[in-house]
Amino acid sequence: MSDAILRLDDVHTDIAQYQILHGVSFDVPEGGVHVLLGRNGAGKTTTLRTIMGLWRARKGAIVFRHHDITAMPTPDIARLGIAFVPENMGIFGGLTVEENMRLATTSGQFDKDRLDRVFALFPAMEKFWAKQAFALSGGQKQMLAISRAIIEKREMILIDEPTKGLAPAIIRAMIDAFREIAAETTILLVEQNFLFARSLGRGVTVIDDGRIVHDGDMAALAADEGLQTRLLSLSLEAH
Ligand SMILES: Nc1ncnc2c1ncn2[C@@H]1O[C@H](COP(=O)(O)OP(=O)(O)OP(=O)(O)O)[C@@H](O)[C@H]1O
Repeated sequence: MSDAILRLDDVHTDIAQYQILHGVSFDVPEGGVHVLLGRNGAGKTTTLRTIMGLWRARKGAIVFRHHDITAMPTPDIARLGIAFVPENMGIFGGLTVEENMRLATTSGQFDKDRLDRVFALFPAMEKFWAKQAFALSGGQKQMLAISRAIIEKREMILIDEPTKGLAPAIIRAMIDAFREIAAETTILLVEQNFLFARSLGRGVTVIDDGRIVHDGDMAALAADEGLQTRLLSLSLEAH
C-alpha cells in the first residue's frame, strides 16, 4: 500500500534467548489512529519497542516513510519524528510539569501556540505547571506523558496502553484529546480496552503469540462479536 507511513515486514525480535516476534508484518496508514490489539504477553510492547530501536529486529524490515529504520539508533528514529509514550509513561517524578515538558523539546524553548494547544487539550497541565509530576493523579500523569509527545509536531506517536488503570470518566475525556491529536499526526495505539480502541481506531491489527492474526477495519471488528471473541478472548474489556 502506498499510503502507509510505517511498514513492518516479517519482523523477528528476540529478547535474550526467547523469540518474541515471529515474523510480524503490518502497515500503518498515514493519519488517524491505528490500533494494535492483543492479549497480555502477545507482543504488543515488544512491537513498539522494536519500531523505536529499543529492541533490535533479528530479521525483517521496518520502514518509516522512505527510511529503513530497522537498524537505526533510537535517537535518530526519534529525530525522524516518531515519539514513544511507554506504558510506564517515561516522565520524571521529581521534576515539575514544566520541566518535564521542556525536556521533551529539541531546543529547550516552547512554541507558544503549541503550548496553548496542549493546555486547551489538557487544562490540568496549565493548572499544575509548577507542580512535581509525582504528585499528579494517574490520569494527569498520562496526560503529561502525551503532552510531552505532542509539544512539538510529530509525524507519528506510538502509545502503549494509555488507559491502563484510569477511571472511565478520564478515559472518556481522553478519547476527545486523542481525536484532536490524530487530526494532525498518525497514532499507533496499543490498547486492551476495546471500547477505547474501537471509538478511535480506523484500522486494527491483532497480534497473538508474536504473530499477526488479523488485520482490517476497526468498524468490521467492532460489528462482529464472534470475531472479537475468537481473536481477543476474554482478556479485553469488550463492554
Ligand atoms: N525483558 C524481557 N525478558 C524476557 N521476556 C520478556 C521481556 N519483555 C517481554 N518479555 C516476554 O515477551 C512476551 C511479549 O511481551 P510484551 O510486553 O511485548 O507483550 P504485550 O502484548 O505488550 O503484553 P502486556 O499487555 O502484558 O504488556 C511475553 O511473553 C513476555 O513475557
